[in-house]
Amino acid sequence: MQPVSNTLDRVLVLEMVRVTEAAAIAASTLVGRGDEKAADAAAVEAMRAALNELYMDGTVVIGEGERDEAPMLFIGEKVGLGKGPEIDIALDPLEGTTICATAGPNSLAVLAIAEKGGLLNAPDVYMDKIACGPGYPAGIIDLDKSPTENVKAVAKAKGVDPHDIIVCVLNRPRHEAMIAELRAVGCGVMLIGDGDVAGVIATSDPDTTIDLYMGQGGAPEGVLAAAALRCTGGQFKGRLVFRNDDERARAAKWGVTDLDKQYDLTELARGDCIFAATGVTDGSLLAGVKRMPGKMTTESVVMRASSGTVRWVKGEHRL
Ligand SMILES: O=P(O)(O)OC[C@H]1O[C@](O)(COP(=O)(O)O)[C@@H](O)[C@@H]1O
Ligand SMILES: [Mn+2]
Repeated sequence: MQPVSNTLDRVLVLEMVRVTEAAAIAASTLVGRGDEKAADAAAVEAMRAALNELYMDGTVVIGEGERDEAPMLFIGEKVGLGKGPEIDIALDPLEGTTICATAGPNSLAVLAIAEKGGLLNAPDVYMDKIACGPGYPAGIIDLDKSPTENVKAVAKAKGVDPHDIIVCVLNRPRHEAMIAELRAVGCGVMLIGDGDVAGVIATSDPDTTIDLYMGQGGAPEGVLAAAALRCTGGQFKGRLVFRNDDERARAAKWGVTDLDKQYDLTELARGDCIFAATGVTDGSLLAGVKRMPGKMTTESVVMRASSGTVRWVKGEHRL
């Protein structure tokens, strides 16, 4: 176990849940309304207001975009009361905007915090990701190995046939070849429309039956999911994917110099970190916000890397 950090101690773990709850509740009024932008804006505004009540000197390192393209929670924005511990924050107030707009599964309000410098300042590009849950030998998954090799390694360690392995993949044309290869190995491919933070975390939850997550998704979501897997004991590897010179230039701006690097969990989220999420819509990880006469209910999870504690928090909020 790693040493427990005093810095994060001073930012109450459960305060993080209030922040994700506030964002999820705000977005929930717009579930199924077909308006991604409005739902995202509501979540952003509520998350920012909740963060600004906390005793900390916080900096958004992964947020809604660069200062000139995002009015709130942009990268570099200072949040909190400006006093107290220096904290870096990665956030996605509404992870799965399309899911929320179409009332699909697994949209979340998410954040991760670490001591200053603890989170990779990932530019908003794609990331190649592979993840598995806890209990496997270190280094069992590797982006330099083929999907077939990774499935076979995990199947062997689990003591099952590759046919018994289930891999979660974002349903995108860019994954066609990988999906075909996985099906040729014989494993089950669970295709999701959006929401790879939940997809990656699902590997840590035996109830989902998902053994592996593979494929390209957002790099910011990769850092958030890595922070969660640091807490659950799962494994994750990520490599940034640059499609053009503009994206490569953006990487340099955030201090990323080795463009081909395969990042391990601890290079994406270093030291002690806390991950929190609240469900906006129902999903494998969390139930969504439910509105009923006189009250609302929320379901959240908050985890901490240094202790490996995972807390499930059910909230009842009177209207
Ligand atoms: O839709 P793309 O471009 O394939 O990007 C994949 C990314 O989009 C998501 O599905 C949803 O992202 P948003 O939160 O921006 O709506 C992520 O979970 C995933 O990492
Ligand atoms: Mn997102």
